[in-house]
Amino acid sequence: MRLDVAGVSVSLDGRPIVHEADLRVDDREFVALVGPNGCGKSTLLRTIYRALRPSAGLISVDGDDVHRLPWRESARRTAVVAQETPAELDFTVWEVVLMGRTPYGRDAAADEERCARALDRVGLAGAEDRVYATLSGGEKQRALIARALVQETRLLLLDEPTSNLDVRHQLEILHLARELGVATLAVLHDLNQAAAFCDRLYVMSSGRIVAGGPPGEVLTPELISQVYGVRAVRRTQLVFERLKDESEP
Ligand SMILES: Nc1ncnc2c1ncn2[C@@H]1O[C@H](COP(=O)(O)OP(=O)(O)OP(=O)(O)O)[C@@H](O)[C@H]1O
Repeated sequence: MRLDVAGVSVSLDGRPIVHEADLRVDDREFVALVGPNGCGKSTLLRTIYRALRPSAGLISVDGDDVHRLPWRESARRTAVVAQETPAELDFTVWEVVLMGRTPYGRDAAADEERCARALDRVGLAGAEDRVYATLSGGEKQRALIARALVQETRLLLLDEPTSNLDVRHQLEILHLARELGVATLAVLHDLNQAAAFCDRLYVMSSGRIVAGGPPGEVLTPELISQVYGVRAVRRTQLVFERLKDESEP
């Protein structure tokens, strides 16, 4: 699996938002997309998952232009955990997860097993019959990841998967995403977290990708000050690590 974004520009209501973006995600890589509010991260991600069309450039998954693939085929290749959308609100957790099987033919028994396994994996076993709207922010995020899991794609797009989560749930979601072992492109806000979890990251500023590479090379104090307008100082600080569950190996 490989995602290639080449020279992609996007305009919204006639206003250019993303300018000639280039990025790639290789098989099994976890890549972060960071940058200040309003720089165009979500717009670029939405273009990759076909909610928007580029005004120029090409986005390909495994060499095929995603905007030319039949919808069903692109849904078999790419799963998305976007920020919460009202579409899911009236459904139970089970129904939301089952939506992940839409691109495939129905096989009730196998789908049931897949959904149960996915819910178990995200720690939501037993919550099947709950109404999605009544879940906490972290539980909703997990349900959406379970839906992405049953979609069985090799590319996962995450738009601020940790927003609104407390520090423990942030770590759990990021660990979970990493452990899936599928190619992942995640819009993240916390630079320390991005640095800790990703193999590579891209930095966006005013609609352009201004840097890309391993976090240790990219996140220099100079770049952070240029892009975010703050001084970055390396200090010893509290580092949060997930506590292992007794049941985990
Ligand atoms: N429908 C729209 N029409 C015109 N401009 C829009 C539209 N939607 C978003 N924008 C603008 O596009 C720019 C980029 O927005 P986008 O949501 O992609 O940024 P972002 O980097 O994801 O921001 P954040 O970190 O705040 O989520 C912003 O200036 C936003 O106001």
